[in-house]
Amino acid sequence: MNSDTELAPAVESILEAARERSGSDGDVVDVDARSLSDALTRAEADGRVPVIAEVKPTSPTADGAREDDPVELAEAMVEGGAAAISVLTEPSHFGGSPEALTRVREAVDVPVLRKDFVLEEAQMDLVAADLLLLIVRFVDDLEALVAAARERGFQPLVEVHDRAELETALYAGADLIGVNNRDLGRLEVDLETFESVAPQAPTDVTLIAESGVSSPEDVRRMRKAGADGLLIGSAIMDHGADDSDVAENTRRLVDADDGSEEA
Ligand SMILES: O=P(O)(O)OC[C@@H](O)[C@@H](O)c1c[nH]c2ccccc12
Repeated sequence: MNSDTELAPAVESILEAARERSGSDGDVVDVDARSLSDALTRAEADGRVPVIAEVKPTSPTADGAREDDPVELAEAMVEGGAAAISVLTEPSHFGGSPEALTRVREAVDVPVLRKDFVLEEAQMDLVAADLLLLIVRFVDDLEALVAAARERGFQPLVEVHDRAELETALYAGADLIGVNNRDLGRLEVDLETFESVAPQAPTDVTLIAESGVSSPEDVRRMRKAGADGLLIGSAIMDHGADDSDVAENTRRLVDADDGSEEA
């Protein structure tokens, strides 16, 4: 663990569960990954804000849970213009599963990120995905995990929350970095996090603004601060409203750059 500061109780409990989950006893996965960078470029080329839309049935900070089929959710997100999909595979706090990811990846043709708390190499082999999240704060040997992820064909998305963690990520050779606006100590969101960390990153790094983006205005704010892509879950899932239109929720954020919301 890389930080002495305290974690929110919910996060402690997530980590405890993650430590208990063993890896796969099966084979080492070997992925032929769909390129995120190509997907972001394609989105830009047709005037879509590059959004990684997240299938997140629930979370410790969500207002409720959605029971919808993950495949239907992911298809609606792609229909709404999402450049890529993120699928929570964490079972005990986010309602996710590796099976959901596999089914989503079969159903859509955009890159799919595995969103979980992967702490050790063997846990990577649970399920194939195009991208794999690694959270700087929670892992002991980031460099080894980045290498292990790449050996399997994953594109590692390395998550940071401050400048010191950004340095750690860069030192470990990360070229795809997510800045999480949510503070894992208090679980509060502050979009200034991305604004303060982004300028410290070299220009050849692909930067993703994660968490707390809820309106077209937030999208424009993160883009202005240098986000090459945005990872958005709650605003698209809209947990409080079961019948909320996920394709439409995605589209209003994907279309944010052309000012169409302003009217
Ligand atoms: O629902 P939001 O605020 O749009 O956030 C999405 C994503 O950034 C968030 O789910 C997340 C970011 N890093 C994580 C690590 C684990 C679990 C979840 C996350």
